[in-house]
Amino acid sequence: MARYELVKRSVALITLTNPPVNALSSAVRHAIAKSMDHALNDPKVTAVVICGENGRFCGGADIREFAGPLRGPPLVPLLDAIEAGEKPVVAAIEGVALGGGFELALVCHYRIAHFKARLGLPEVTLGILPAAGGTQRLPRLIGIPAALELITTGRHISAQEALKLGIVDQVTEQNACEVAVEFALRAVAKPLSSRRVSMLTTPCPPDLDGLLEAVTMQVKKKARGVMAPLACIQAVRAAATMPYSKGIKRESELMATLFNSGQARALQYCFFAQRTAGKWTLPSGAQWNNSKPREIRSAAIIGLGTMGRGIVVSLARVGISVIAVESEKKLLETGKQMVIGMLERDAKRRGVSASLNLLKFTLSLQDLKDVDLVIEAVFEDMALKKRVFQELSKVCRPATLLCTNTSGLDVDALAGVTDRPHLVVGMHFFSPAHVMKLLEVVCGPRSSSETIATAMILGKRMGKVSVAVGNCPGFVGNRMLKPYLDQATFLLEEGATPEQIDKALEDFGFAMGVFRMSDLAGLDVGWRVRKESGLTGPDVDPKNPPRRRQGRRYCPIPDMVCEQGRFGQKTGRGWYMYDKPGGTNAKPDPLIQNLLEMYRSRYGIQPRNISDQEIIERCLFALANEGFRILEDGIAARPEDIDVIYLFGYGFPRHGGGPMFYASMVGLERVLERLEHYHQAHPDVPHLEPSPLLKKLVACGSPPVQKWREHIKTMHSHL
Ligand SMILES: CC/C=C/CC(=O)SCCNC(=O)CCNC(=O)[C@H](O)C(C)(C)COP(=O)(O)OP(=O)(O)OC[C@H]1O[C@@H](n2cnc3c(N)ncnc32)[C@H](O)[C@@H]1OP(=O)(O)O
Repeated sequence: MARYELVKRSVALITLTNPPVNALSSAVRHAIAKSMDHALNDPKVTAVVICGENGRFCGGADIREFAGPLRGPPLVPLLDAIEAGEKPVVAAIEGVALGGGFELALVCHYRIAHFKARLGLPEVTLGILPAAGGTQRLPRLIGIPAALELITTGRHISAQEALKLGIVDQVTEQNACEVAVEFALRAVAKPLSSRRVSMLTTPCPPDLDGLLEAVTMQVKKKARGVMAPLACIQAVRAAATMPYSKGIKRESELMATLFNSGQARALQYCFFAQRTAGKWTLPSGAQWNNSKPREIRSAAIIGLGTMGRGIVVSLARVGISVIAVESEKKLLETGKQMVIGMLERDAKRRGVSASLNLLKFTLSLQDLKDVDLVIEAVFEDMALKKRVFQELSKVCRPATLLCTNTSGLDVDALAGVTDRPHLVVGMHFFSPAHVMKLLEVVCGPRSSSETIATAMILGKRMGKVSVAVGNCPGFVGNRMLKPYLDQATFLLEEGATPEQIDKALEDFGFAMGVFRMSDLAGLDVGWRVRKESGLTGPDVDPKNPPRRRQGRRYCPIPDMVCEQGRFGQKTGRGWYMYDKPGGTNAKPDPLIQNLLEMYRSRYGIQPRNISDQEIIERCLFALANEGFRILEDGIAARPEDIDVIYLFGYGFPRHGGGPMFYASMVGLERVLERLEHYHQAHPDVPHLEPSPLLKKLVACGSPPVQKWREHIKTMHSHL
């Protein structure tokens, strides 16, 4: 867990050896304590260098150990002892120094960083704070404003920024460990007292209270309801106002309030869920680590609408040549100008040059004959998509992968019109595609493992979080959205307003409430889908009761809103009103209020006061209930995948963990009881009827989310 060697006759070299990130597990802490003891007591040793194996200094505490009781030496006294030692200790930082790893570096008397290293205190993203002295030492070293920013955001910084801030003493392009050993030899004769960061006086800004107040406001606005950043601010205040010995106690008290909180559990679950999601597996045994992806050097995008443009940018900025196809000259020219603008702005922001030379724009599908992969992003119309896929089959070389960006249509039906169904897969991007991190990779029953592997890896290369899902209407994300949206509109009928529902969801932590989100996405999209599926429009039988469709409750209010030409932000009117078409500042609209009142009086609905609790329960439990059905149907392989989809695609708050983790945190028994209650009150809403899997899990004693898979007996996995 740590290797001890004597180098250059007098330098003790301690190498952390806990792959893959040299996390500070109990065994590693134990090994460091033993090695330091040895080094400090061996008269031959005049200085110490600490580094990590395989070019990684240390990724921090072992997060997996947080779930169990503390074993091994606690970190704070161990780190204090390193700092207090009488021999100079130098940290050789390669790769990463994060969390406890950064705190370990802070107790070393000198820090040498490789120029590619990244440093940071990301604890706040895990719902905790840097509790091994990080909140007390960093402000002493770099001052309150800079330390506050790093600790409350968890941002990673480059070695160069760390040098500018005064965190590291030297940045090198050579082997950091070798440089550190030479540095340590030179440091032997120098006094250490000024190098002990805990002994420094924190440089304090003149208006400390004003600064802390301003940061508190910022944090509350950005991360509504999240506890950890606020605790971080309090800990930093202690660094400014207390001696180290008292500040470290305050840090520990604050950590105790966070450590076992639901938010910390949720955020740590998200960390692992995100990493688990990439590890897809098929019933055939093919999986992420035994399926070879194809190398993709060139791609084509069909359709330069909002989605197509975002996909072109996502591909070009990672060095893939892209041919973009449109059907009309004017659309092609508009799309081209927009893509170029987007790429130029993106490149400027990242300080690189725009890869415009990788782009080609054409009106002819014939130009696609040599590309490695095509992503179709035309209008959401099955007949049109089928025509495109038939044409691609004729034009593209037999090995070209054919992908569709459909948000919910049958991927296998598209595969069926091609000459290569095994090379067809869904790549469902989220809008705007160059910003949103989620990619649903939709595996049709005939998609080969090589095709799935290629789409998953391509997503990762574009910086996306790729999740493999099965093929069914709406896949995972949009299938679950339906019951969620339905509940929101039923609540409108019963007496709520769009702003009340949005506020409840935003207070819960959603980036946007359901109505603001719908206004942003465009209300006409769903209206078209409802018309096509016969739920509204001229095809509906006039004898059909207005608030029932296909044997279940139906809310026609969204159709009425669209009939007035209110399509959301783009038309300046939707569930809210905006200053102008394309405006983003949502204001409650009295016309919507009137519409709701007229609607309720027309159907004799007596509006009632609806509590925020009911809004949250009905929207979120209906959402999770559909998630349970998706697991039963084998459309998602595990609850973590569903949660990752909702975290990265639908703005579910990370500190809630995602809909499935949230259900487990509330307690499955409680979710079942509330769903039964609401279903009894609304028997014509099948989505409120508890799913068999939820009942089964409750009957099995509500196991933790990581164990649900053991209880899912999927007859026909779609993955
Ligand atoms: C009282 C003391 C309190 C201390 C507080 C802390 O130190 S909390 C921990 C703070 N550290 C972090 O938050 C860092 C978390 N890790 C990362 O950000 C990244 O993993 C990385 C270090 C930047 C490396 O990224 P990369 O993309 O190269 O690899 P992965 O993210 O895929 O990780 C590889 C596997 O390693 C596991 N892992 C990573 N960090 C930790 C950790 N700190 N503890 C436990 N396990 C960790 C990760 O889960 C991957 O494992 P898989 O089995 O492959 O999923």
